[in-house]
Amino acid sequence: MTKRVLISDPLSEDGIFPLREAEGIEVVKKTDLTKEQLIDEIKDYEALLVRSQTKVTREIISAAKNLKIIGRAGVGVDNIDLEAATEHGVIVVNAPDGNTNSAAEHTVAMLMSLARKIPQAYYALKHQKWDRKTHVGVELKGKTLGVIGMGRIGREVALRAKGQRMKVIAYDPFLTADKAEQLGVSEGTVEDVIKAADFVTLHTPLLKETKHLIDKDAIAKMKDGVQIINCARGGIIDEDALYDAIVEGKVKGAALDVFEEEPAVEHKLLDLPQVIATPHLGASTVEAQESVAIDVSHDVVRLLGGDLVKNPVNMPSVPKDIMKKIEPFFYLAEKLGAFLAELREDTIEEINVYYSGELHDVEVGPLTRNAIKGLLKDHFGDHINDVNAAFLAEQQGLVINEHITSQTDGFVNLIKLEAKTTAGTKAVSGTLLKGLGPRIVKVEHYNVDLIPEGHIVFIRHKDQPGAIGKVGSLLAKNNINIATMQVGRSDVGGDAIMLLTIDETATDEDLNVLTEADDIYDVSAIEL
Ligand SMILES: NC(=O)c1ccc[n+]([C@@H]2O[C@H](COP(=O)([O-])OP(=O)(O)OC[C@H]3O[C@@H](n4cnc5c(N)ncnc54)[C@H](O)[C@@H]3O)[C@@H](O)[C@H]2O)c1
Ligand SMILES: O=C(O)CC[C@@H](O)C(=O)O
Repeated sequence: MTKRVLISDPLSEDGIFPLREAEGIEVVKKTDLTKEQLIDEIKDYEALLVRSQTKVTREIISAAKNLKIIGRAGVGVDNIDLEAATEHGVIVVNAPDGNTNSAAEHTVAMLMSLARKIPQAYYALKHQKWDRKTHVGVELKGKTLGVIGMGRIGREVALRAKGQRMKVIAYDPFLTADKAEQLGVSEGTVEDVIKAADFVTLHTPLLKETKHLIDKDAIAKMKDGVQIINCARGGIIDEDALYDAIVEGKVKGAALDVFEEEPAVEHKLLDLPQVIATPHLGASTVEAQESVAIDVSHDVVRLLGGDLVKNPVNMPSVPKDIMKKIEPFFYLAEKLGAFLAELREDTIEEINVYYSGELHDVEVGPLTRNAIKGLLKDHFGDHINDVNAAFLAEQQGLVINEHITSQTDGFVNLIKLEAKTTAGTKAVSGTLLKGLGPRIVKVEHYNVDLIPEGHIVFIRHKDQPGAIGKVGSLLAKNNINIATMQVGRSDVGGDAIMLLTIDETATDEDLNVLTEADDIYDVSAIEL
């Protein structure tokens, strides 16, 4: 069936060729939809591609019944409600590298324009004013640039500033002294940076911690005559505080590419001659737009084709080599979850997942998510997927613990899934046999060897002669054919289990016939 992709912001046509070329994908571009129109439109699409204009709100995500993926052609995902996307099982991907160079070059262009007042001089001259006095600038050489946020763009800006023979001091929670030395910059706290800088440039995401990072107090600590550049996100600077500081003369100038509210056409900061500005153009180059559109398009094609995405934002990404190692276990983990869901007798409070053997040194998060998906599938149906499994489990109050153990029970790899309920603990273990596929090898304390698929009947009974024959003949009464049978017991003559696979789904009525026998305690049907 054709899958539909809606592009709701202007994206490079050259960059979306992976979508245009993909089989079974239809691309629709509608870049002037109102919020209400988008809410109405989105229900027919599997994918939505945006830049920064479209605000992908909870309301839009809730209306998007078929949506699987939101692609952000750029870095910042602050225009997408990530929590709502995760809850609805919609994966969000971005294009983290494609516009780094353009954004860094734009920042440097802003820095140089600010230092030499080029936009103001240009504006005056365009208005027939040959004014050489007002537009005297300062050199960058020998000045200190303070960089807050030394990620992809911050680092590129720092390197370029060194090319202008500036000194660079930077802060980033992940910037170590060694790394700073390698990059040829000094490092310090936010306070050290803003106190030392002649120019401060911001390159963090907009987060709770960075909202109004540059406020009245921070500005008060800066040098008199400091100049500030923001090509990251509007909310990082408290715009009222910046306005006051410029009017008071504390801040000599500011270069802004981004604003708290965009579009920002009637903004008081734009009335100040000390402020130069661009309308969020950091990533607006032919190269960057093509590159980010290619990156997100590839991820959309991957996801809609059932493959793993490269740049997920709302779930951890796993390196390719590790993914190759763990992917074959996804099916087993999900089936163990589904089996355990049938085994439990009460509400699950805690899940413990034990990994051992070959799985002792890999990233097991994706396996746990698959196990939870299987476990909660009955409850949530198709709504549960890899993206929202952990979230939905948490919402149900489930505590999930992962353990890496050395207990392999003699298998090369082993996953044991254990559910703690008020009625006790139940567990099921499985392995992946080379060349043979997945097997359930233990149910509670009984050793078994079961291919985890198809229609299964789980029977608890007393171990005694004739039990197997009795089950066979009772089921035959309802025309139920047994394909395979597994038995397990604790002691001779004690409690035992039977795991039958049958050719077709059996109803409760069909199986009730088994409970006629005194020595059969419990029967349940498990669909895997
Ligand atoms: N103007 C534009 O058109 C444009 C274009 C691209 C990116 N951006 C924006 O630029 C910013 C940086 O993008 P990037 O690609 O370099 O992202 P990045 O993730 O590579 O780097 C962000 C850095 O900020 C650091 N950081 C997080 N919290 C911090 C804090 N409290 N203090 C200091 N540092 C902190 C992180 O550790 C990280 O190193 C983002 O806000 C992005 O949305 C804007
Ligand atoms: O889409 C754009 O042009 C802006 C992109 C930029 O803000 C980003 O965060 O990548």
